[in-house]
Amino acid sequence: MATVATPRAGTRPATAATLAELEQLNRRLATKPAARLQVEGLSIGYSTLRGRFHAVEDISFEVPAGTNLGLVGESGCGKSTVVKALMGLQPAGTYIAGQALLDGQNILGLNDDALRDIRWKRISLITQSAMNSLDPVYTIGDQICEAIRAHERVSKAVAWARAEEMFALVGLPAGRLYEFPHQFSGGMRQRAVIAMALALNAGMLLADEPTTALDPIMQSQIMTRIRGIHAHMRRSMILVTHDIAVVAETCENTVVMYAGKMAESGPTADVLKHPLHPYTMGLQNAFPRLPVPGAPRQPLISIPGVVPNLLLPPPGCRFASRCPFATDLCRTAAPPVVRHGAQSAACHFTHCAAEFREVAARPETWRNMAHNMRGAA
Ligand SMILES: Nc1ncnc2c1ncn2[C@@H]1O[C@H](COP(=O)(O)OP(=O)(O)OP(=O)(O)O)[C@@H](O)[C@H]1O
Repeated sequence: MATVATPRAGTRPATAATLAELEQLNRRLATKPAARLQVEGLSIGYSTLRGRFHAVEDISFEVPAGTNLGLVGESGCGKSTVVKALMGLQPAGTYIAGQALLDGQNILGLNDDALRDIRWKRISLITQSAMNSLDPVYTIGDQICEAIRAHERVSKAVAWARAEEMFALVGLPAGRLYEFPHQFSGGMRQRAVIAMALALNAGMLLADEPTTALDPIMQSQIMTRIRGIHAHMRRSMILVTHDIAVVAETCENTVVMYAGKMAESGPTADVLKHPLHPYTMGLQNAFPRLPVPGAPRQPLISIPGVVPNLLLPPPGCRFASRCPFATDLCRTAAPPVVRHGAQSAACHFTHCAAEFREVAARPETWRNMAHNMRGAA
């Protein structure tokens, strides 16, 4: 780790030599291409005191270079588990199968040296809680410089100047690089982590619920900033969220996860306009949509029930106990993944999706489910 900087309010004046070197660094980083990621048959298992279970099972998707993929689903569906495995941050003893090809190189199961080599430079992460990514005993500026200098042979002055540019990009004053994480508000810390994740212009950005810990106004500001920066830098990104509206505005493609499995995937416009899986239909009702002028505001309806215990997953479709359309087949046989054009869904009844969509759009469909569940309990 770098030496601790002396906290001070202003910024260091950059010399002409530093600025020339910074320009070279910026040019080098700007030519880095966006990355392509192909995840194939990814399964991830945790060992716990109560036994081993699969938090993620047989997930496949692709992030074409320069595009954004939304990974959505309720809490506990396995989204963060996927992201952690891609960064090599899974706890010791985690079982991982399948592959994740970053520009053709499998990045699952890399040793520490190989991971250090790709983190920040080729793949970088914005976590749910900025505090987890920042070291409390070093200034933010030193931490960004350290990340830059681990991969680029530049002086501290040049790295600092690059950090100042990144701070400007996320709307933070350069003088605050001299401060420690605890001196920042939650929103500012999150911006600092975004600055750090962008510092080496990694081809692939993983944003794991980057705004969850923030208040709604700050959430919207940070998302707008991520979108703006991203469009400008043309990187690839996986955006993990449970907010389907954010995905609609940000991502070309979407993967909907439910209880560790892929429920539905495809181009975002198709998945959201014509969902094939009843879980996606239910998720849509649970989030506010952009208001349509003149149209009545749609009530928000949550999906009754909870995600099943993954230590003892149900034998058939994992969504069956919460699905208004479930049959005995759904409760006993795991659904096949069915393709409809560019879209696919793991449901026995994708051929009935148009009919389901109409029924699922009615609030009483889910209210009746909730009522029946209460009656059965
Ligand atoms: N280190 C761990 N050890 C054991 N189980 C874990 C571990 N991390 C996560 N899990 C479990 O794995 C499952 C998936 O969790 P994960 O955090 O990936 O879901 P998520 O969809 O990202 O949820 P959230 O939105 O709340 O972060 C959950 O049942 C969770 O309790």
